[in-house]
Amino acid sequence: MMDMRASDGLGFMKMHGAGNDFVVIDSRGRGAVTTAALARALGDRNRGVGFDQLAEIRDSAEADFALDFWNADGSRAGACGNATRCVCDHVMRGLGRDAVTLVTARGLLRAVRRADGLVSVNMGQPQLDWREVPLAQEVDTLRLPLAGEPVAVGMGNPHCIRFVPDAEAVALAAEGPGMEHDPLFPERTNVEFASQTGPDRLRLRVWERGAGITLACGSGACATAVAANLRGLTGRQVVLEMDGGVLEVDWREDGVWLTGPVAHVFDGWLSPAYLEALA
Ligand SMILES: N[C@@H](CCC[C@H](N)C(=O)O)C(=O)O
Repeated sequence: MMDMRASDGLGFMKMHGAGNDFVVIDSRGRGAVTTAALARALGDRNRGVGFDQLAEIRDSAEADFALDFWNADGSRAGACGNATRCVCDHVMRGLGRDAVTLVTARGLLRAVRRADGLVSVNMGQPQLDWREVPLAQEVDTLRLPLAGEPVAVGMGNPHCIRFVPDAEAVALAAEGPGMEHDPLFPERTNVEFASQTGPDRLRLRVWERGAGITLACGSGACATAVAANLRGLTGRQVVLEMDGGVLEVDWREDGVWLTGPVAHVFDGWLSPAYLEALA
C-alpha cells in the first residue's frame, strides 16, 4: 500500500448493480492503496467485507477519474460494467452532473444518468478477433471448438457464451470452473449461459472469472448481447434477465452501452488493527 498509514484505517463504500456487489475505495487525492493481497482479504465474505469485485477510484489527467478492478480472488480485471455504473453514479452525484468520463484499462469511457434514474456506460466496441479476446489459438470465435460451440467475445475482459435451451437448468457450479480454466483461454474466462425468452430478450446466468457465481455481470451482459446478435438470435438492443435484476444492452455505432440500476448500500471503515494484521 502506498501513501496510507494503517493507523488511519481505510474508508470504503459498499455498492451493487443488480446484485453484482462491490467494495469501492476512493483514492482520489492520494496514491492508490489496493494490492492483490488486500483485495483477496477483503473479498473473503467471512473474514473480510465480501464482494464480487473491488474497484479503486484514482485521479486522472484525461478524464473525470480513473478506475481499476480486482476480483474476489485477488486477480485483476480489465473491465467491470456494473462497478463502473455504480462508481459513475457516485462521482456524478459528487460533481452535480448527469455525465462523466473515466479511464479504465479499456481506455476512455463515458457514462450518463438517464431520465429514469438508471445509469448507462459505453463499454466500448466488442473484441471479436481471437487474439483480442484473448484465445490461445486461431479459431472461429463465433463457434468455439468446445462443448455446445460457445461464442468468445472480449469486452476488455474475456467471455465465453454458450446458448442453451434453458439457462435455469444449467448446473453453474459444476460447469463454470472447467470452462473458466479451459486451455483455450490463456487468461481464463468469464462464462455465460444464455437462453432466449423473447425476440430481444435473454435469460442469462454467469460464472465469473475470479469470483464464481454472481447475481449479474455487466460486461457479460454486453458480450452475450453481441454474441446473440452475431448468431442472428436478436437485434442490437437486448434485455437480459439475470439472477439479481434486469440489464439492458444497446450495441450502437459508438460502442456497447450497458444500462441498469445502481445502489450505494453503506459506507464502512477498515480498522487499523485489521489493516496492520494484513501488512
Ligand atoms: N462483474 C463484472 C465483471 C468483473 C470482472 C470479471 N470477473 C473478470 O475477471 O473479467 C461486470 O459487471 O462486468
